[in-house]
Amino acid sequence: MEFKDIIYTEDNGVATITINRPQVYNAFTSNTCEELIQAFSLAGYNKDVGVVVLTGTGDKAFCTGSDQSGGRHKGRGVVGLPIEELQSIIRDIPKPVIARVNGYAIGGGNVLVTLCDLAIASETAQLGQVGPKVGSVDPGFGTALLARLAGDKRAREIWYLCRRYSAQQALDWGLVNAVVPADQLDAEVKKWCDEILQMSPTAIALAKRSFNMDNENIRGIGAFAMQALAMYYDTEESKEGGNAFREKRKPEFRKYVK
Ligand SMILES: CC(C)(COP(=O)(O)OP(=O)(O)OC[C@H]1O[C@@H](n2cnc3c(N)ncnc32)[C@H](O)[C@@H]1OP(=O)(O)O)[C@@H](O)C(=O)NCCC(=O)NCCSC(=O)c1cc(O)c2ccccc2c1O
Repeated sequence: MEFKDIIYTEDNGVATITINRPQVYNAFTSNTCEELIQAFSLAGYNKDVGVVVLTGTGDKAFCTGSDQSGGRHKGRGVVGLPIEELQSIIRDIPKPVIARVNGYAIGGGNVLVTLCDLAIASETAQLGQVGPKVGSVDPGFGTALLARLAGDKRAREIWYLCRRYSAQQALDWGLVNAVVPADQLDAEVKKWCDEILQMSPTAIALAKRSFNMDNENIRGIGAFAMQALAMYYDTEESKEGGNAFREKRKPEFRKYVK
């Protein structure tokens, strides 16, 4: 299958999906989401694959969320990005997905890390949310599942203050499973993959689904909230966030609050 925004490889039971848009720090467009959905579907239902690794090209960024360079997205989905489908397929495929966090995991990129079964970060990685800084929010798995990982107060801090957190802090807060020097990231990811590949695939699939069932209601929260988000995106307050990012200035949200 031909991809434009991602690279897909399979090697000895490991499927690696790499977001390949380094010029925008691996931010995703609607097309990137479509390709990611196809890649997860390929990997997730291929019996030769036991683990899926999600990462970004280069050493700067894992993924910095939705691409802010072109204004509003115009693809499928309630908000012009098939983001709900992408988030769902990461959860739904019966294989563990490991986030190989090679740099910035910001905004929707951090939500992807939250959704992956496991996350292994380079010491150089930085994680955080930026939604309220750019007139957006990912109010489903991005908020509620994050609270399950980090705890409610910390998740609120992450969203309300939009700070950036070091890989070590992310480890301390339960956002990632391990942190290693950048030059050991691939070896560490391979080690985890090799260990998982020794296990019974069906037992792993059952374990994954049982973890998911416990917080499946969050999918519904996200679906409902997307409808509200679509309306929020039409406001001047939300548009101010994207405009400020593109104009490299501080947003002035308060001018537009109704
Ligand atoms: C990631 C940064 C903190 C890095 O800062 P730094 O100072 O190191 O580097 P630069 O800022 O100079 O960035 C280098 C270069 O990359 C471009 N870039 C970075 N991120 C993006 C991006 N997301 N989109 C487009 N371009 C990006 C940047 O412009 C520079 O290019 P030059 O040509 O100027 O060199 C910092 O870059 C940063 O904070 N980036 C923005 C992060 C951001 O706003 N992300 C989007 C948040 S919203 C979101 O992700 C989102 C997710 C969802 O799941 C949604 C679901 C449903 C609806 C909406 C969603 C949504 O909006």
